[in-house]
Amino acid sequence: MSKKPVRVAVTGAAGQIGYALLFRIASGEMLGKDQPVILQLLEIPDEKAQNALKGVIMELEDCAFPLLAGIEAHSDPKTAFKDTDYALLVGSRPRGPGMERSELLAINGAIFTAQGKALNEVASRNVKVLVVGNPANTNAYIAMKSAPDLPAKNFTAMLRLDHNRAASQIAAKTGKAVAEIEKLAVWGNHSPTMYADYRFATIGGESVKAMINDETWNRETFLPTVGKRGAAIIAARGLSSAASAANAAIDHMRDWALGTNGKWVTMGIPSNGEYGIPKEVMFGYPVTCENGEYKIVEGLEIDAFSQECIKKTLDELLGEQDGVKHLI
Ligand SMILES: NC(=O)C1=CN([C@@H]2O[C@H](COP(=O)(O)OP(=O)(O)OC[C@H]3O[C@@H](n4cnc5c(N)ncnc54)[C@H](O)[C@@H]3O)[C@@H](O)[C@H]2O)C=CC1
Ligand SMILES: O=C([O-])CC(=O)C(=O)O
Repeated sequence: MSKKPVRVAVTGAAGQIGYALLFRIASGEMLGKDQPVILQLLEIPDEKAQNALKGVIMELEDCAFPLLAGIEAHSDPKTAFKDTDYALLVGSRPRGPGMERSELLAINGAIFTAQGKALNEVASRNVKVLVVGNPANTNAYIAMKSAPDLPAKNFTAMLRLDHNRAASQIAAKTGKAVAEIEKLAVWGNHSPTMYADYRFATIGGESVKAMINDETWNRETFLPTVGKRGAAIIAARGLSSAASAANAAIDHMRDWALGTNGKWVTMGIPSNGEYGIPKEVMFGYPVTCENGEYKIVEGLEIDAFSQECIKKTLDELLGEQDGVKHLI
């Protein structure tokens, strides 16, 4: 018997990431090849944006995806999020050359107050929310704080792009396949302060740290390359990363919904005090997922260098949180 369709809301649906994301959701890459979906698409109430959204919908229709059970266009989050089971909050301004993501808070922060409130009012009580719009961690924090009737654990931020970037750099350095890498972690903020940590990582059961055996490469090449990859892409393309961001969003939601079979992935999630991170800080942690729930990998040893890196990214997040008090 075929499954009942689930509702997937996507904001910023006519933007660059939206264009790289929607067709993959509709084809079953996110929630499984047996799971029909209804897309509830949100764009700003602006003629140009709504027209662009119409065009995207025409293309979705023209794909005749067997799993696409319905498509809706919205300009109000209160209708877009009605009964939604999944919400991918992408819609917001991307940064341009020379900007830091945190500079977007003043422009984008308020979007997430309104959208958090709307989710609180009308979404499924089990909605799984992923914030992609930058600065993703603090926007997810704003949305979570604006939705007091929904469980805080339903709100997450996207660190998966950093995770995938780190895996790709390690694969290139070791000459091994990316699929063989296990137990990689990225801690903290989706910003250059994030701490990609391969101390526990293995390839074919062997330690990646021992295989690379080059602490200078870790500190002077690997961490800055992963941390500044978004800026490097903006410098090269003139636009911020879109296909890789959409891919990371698919990975994040798929793993959360369908499980990771024990494999570690990175998600930005509200802390419950794990690893000394204050409660509610939206922090990148290594997690495993099972039965629609994520679980932090606990008990990892944090050495002095890691502690320093985690403190730096935490301090930045606390500063961002402090700066958005007025929005909550
Ligand atoms: N967390 C991550 O790893 C990544 C995050 N991003 C962020 O994702 C966001 C979107 O990026 P792009 O798709 O490239 O931008 P874009 O400018 O191509 O598209 C954004 C779309 O969002 C719409 N929008 C703006 N405000 C909205 C609102 N209140 N409700 C609904 N829609 C709204 C705009 O009309 C536009 O169509 C940016 O903030 C970018 O920085 C980008 C890459 C990676
Ligand atoms: O760097 C940006 O502004 C877009 C982004 O978040 C990324 O590519 O990681």
